[in-house]
Amino acid sequence: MRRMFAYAYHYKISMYIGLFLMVVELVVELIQPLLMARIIDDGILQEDFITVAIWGGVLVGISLVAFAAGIINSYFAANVSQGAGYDMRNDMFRKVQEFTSKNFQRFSTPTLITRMTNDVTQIQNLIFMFMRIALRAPLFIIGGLVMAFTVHKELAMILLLSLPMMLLFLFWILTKGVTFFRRVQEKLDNLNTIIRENLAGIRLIKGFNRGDYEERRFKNANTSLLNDNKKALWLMELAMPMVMLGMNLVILVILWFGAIQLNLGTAQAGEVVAIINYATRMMFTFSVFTFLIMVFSRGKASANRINEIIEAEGDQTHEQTGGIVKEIEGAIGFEAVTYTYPSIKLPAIEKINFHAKAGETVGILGETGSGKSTLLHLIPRLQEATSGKVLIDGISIDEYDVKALRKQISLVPQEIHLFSGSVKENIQWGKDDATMEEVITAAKDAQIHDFITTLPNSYETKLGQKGVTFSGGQKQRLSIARALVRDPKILLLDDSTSALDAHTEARLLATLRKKACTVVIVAQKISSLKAADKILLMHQGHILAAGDHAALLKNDTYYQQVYQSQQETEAI
Ligand SMILES: Nc1ncnc2c1ncn2[C@@H]1O[C@H](COP(=O)(O)OP(=O)(O)OP(=O)(O)O)[C@@H](O)[C@H]1O
Repeated sequence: MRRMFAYAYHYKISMYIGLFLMVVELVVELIQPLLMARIIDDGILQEDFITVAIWGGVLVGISLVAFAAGIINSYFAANVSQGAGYDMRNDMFRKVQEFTSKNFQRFSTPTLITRMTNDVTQIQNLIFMFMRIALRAPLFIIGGLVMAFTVHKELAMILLLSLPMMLLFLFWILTKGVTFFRRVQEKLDNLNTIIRENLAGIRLIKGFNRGDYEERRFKNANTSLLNDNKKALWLMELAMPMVMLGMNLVILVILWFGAIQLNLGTAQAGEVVAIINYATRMMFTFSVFTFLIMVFSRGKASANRINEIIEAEGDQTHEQTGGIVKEIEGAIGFEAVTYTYPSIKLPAIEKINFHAKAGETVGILGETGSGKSTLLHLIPRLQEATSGKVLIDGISIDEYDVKALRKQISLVPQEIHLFSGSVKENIQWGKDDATMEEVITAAKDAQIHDFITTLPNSYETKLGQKGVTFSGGQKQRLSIARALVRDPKILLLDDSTSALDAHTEARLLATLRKKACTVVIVAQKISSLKAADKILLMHQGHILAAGDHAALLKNDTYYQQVYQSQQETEAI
C-alpha cells in the first residue's frame, strides 16, 4: 500500500492543497456543534435574539467556506488519483515489456489486463476517497472527542468508552473484506480469461458447435463472480447497520445520563445537545468508515496484485547497456548450449553445437517439440542459455549491448502478430524511419507487394478490427516484410513460410539467398530447406545430424525416411 501512496505523492502539491482543504472542512464540522450550543444556551434560552443572529450568521458563513473547500478538494483529489493511476499503468506496461516467459507463465494475459485496468481503478478510488474523507473520518473522531471533553467531561466519557468496541468491529470487517475482495478480483480474472478465449476462438467454437458448452462455462464463471461479489458486499452492508445500532445505543445512554445531569444542574441543555450532536456526527463518521473500509479492502487487494507485477523479476537483459556496440557480420556459433525452461525439468535443447558463417542459410528441421523455436530464441537473447555459449561473430552474445544487437537481428515468430493500423505502418514497425521506398522494397522481397497493390487503399489500407483481414500466408509475408525492412544481418524465420504455396515460397527463399544476411530458417518441409548451406536435423532437443541436403540424403537414414515420407505425401 505504501507504494500506491508513493504514486500519489508524485502529485504532492495537489495533495497538500487537497488535504489542507479537507482540514478546513473538518475544522468547520468540529466548530458547528459548539456554535449551536452557544446559540441555544446564550441565545435561545436567554431570549437574546441578537446573539442568535450573530452566531447564526457565523454558522452560515463557515458552512459556506466548508462547502467551497469540499468542491475544490474534490478537484485536487481527482487530479492526484487520476495522475497516480496513469503513472501506475505506465510503470506496469513498462514492466510487462521486460517480462520473461517465466513471468508470462505466472501472469496470464487476462490477469495482466485486469490488473492494469480494474485494479488500478480500485486504487484510484482509494486515493480519491483518502483525500476526500479518509483522513477526515479518524481526525473527526479524535477531534470530536476532544471537543466533547471541552464541553462536558462526564458525558464525553461515554463516547470515549464506546470507541474501542467500534474500532475492533471495524478492524474485523477490514480483515475479512481484504480476503473477500481479493477473491472477487481473482474471479474477475477468471471471467476475463473465458471472454478472451471465446473472442479469439469464436470460429472454432462455432465450427465445433461448442456454443452451449462455452455459454455454460461463462455462466458458471459469472455466477461465481456474482456470488463472491455479493458476499463481500453483504459483509459491508452488515457493517453499516451494526455501527448505527451501536452508536444509537451510545446516544441513548448519553441522553439518559444527560437528563440526570440536567436535573442535578451539572449540565446545561446546550451542552447535552452539543454532545448528542458530536455523537450523531461520530455515528455518521463510523458509517462512512464502513464505506471506506470497503474501498480500502478492495484497494488493498488490488495494491497487492499491482505490486506483484511491479516487483516481478523481469528480463534483466532488456535494459542492459554498456556492452559492445558494433555492426555485426552475422556469423553464428553455438557451443554446448543447453536451455531448460524454468517450469520443466528436462532441457528443451541440450549441448547444441553448430557454426554458421556470415551470409549462410541454415535450415532447422525436426518434429514438433524438438526445440527448434527455443534454439532460435536464444540468438537475440530472448532467452538466456542455461549453459554453454551463443556467439555472434565469435563473441559471446552476453558481451554485446542487447539493444544494439537486437537492432541487427530480425525474428519472424511462429505466431504472427499484426498490429492495428495500416499495412505501411505494420511494415514500418520494423524500422520507424523507413522510407516508402524501403517499405515497398521489403514488401517486394517478401512477395506481398503485388497483393498489397490490389487492396482498396494499397499501403494505406487499415488492418485489424475495422479494416481488412489477411489470410495466414499473407500475414506471414507481411511479417517477413516487417523483418526485412530493417535490413537485418541475421534473419530468423520460425516456420514462417508454412502457409505459402510452393511457388511463392521458392521465390521468397531465392530472394533471401541473395541478401547479405545470415538466415536461420525453421521449417517442417525439406523442400523449404533444400537450398540451405546447412541443415540441422533436430530430435528431442539434440542435433541428430547436420549437413547440406545432398549430404544428409546420402548419409542419414532418419533424414532419408523423412524425405521419403514427405515426397510420398506430396505425391498424394
Ligand atoms: N514457455 C515454455 N515453457 C515451458 N516449456 C516450453 C515453453 N516453450 C516450449 N516449451 C517446451 O520446450 C520444448 C521445445 O519447444 P519448442 O517450441 O522449442 O519446439 P519446436 O521444435 O519449435 O516445436 P514446434 O515445431 O511444434 O513449434 C517442448 O517440449 C515444449 O513443450
